[in-house]
Amino acid sequence: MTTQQLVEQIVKKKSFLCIGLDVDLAKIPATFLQEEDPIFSFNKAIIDATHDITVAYKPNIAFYEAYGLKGWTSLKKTIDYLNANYPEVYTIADAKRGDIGNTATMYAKAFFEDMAFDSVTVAPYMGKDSVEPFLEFENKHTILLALTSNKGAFDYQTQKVGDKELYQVVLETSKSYKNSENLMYVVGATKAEYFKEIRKIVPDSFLLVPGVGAQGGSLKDVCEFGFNSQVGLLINSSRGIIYASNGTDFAERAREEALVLQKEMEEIIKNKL
Ligand SMILES: O=C(O)c1cc(=O)[nH]c(=O)n1[C@@H]1O[C@H](COP(=O)(O)O)[C@@H](O)[C@H]1O
Repeated sequence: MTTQQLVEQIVKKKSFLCIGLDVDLAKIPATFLQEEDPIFSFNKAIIDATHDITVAYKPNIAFYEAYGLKGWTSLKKTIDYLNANYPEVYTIADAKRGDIGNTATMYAKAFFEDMAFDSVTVAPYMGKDSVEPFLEFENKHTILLALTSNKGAFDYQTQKVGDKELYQVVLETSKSYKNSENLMYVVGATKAEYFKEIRKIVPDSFLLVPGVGAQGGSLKDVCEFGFNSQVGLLINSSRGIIYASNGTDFAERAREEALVLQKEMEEIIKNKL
């Protein structure tokens, strides 16, 4: 999907919500456990209940890898279901990959070709030649970790490198990568006070912003400086939406939680675009 198609979908749905499909068998309604593929059935129900108010879904690969071959099958069925039934929706493989060039190419093929995701999250630690293989794929985005939502972000990402902080170096340096127009960045919603600085370095890039909901980040605070002329934000919530209830009403409750965020986004778009 192109960035322009993503923006068109945001404007049409009045939403820049991304729902995280981080499926934990211990948290989904027990009735699913009788099914042949509980993870896929759960995802399908969540997707069918929310696709018109969200612009993206982000399965975190760990929640699938944890269940071995069965988990990979559930992931493949989920991405195939999305691409077949809701092709307008943007998909993110949250895999946080990063390795030497020839290995990076194989990771890129796994998520862009075999799985046909629109984007994949990548860790910048190994540098330019570990990221550029992902950027070669046309109409696919590489979402580079810049400033993450967790406490450990302060261990390295805000350390000084010369007169800059490391996350600033990551943002600035990555702009010189080949095909850098295919980059987006992860910035945690829990770090709202950094968005002003971040927008000075990457004014036009899309930012994937996890940390709203279960981690306590504020949508309003993120939008104050994170919002740009194309919206430029994908706000992710996983547990806060998909585990709103573990009863028979789980899908309706997930939709209700998603709607609360979407309505807030509609208001922000109306005031800022
Ligand atoms: O790359 C991510 O998506 C990510 C980066 C980050 O800094 N913080 C973060 O929470 N995430 C992911 O975003 C999701 C957040 O989930 P909830 O806290 O349940 O909404 C999880 O899949 C995390 O792995």
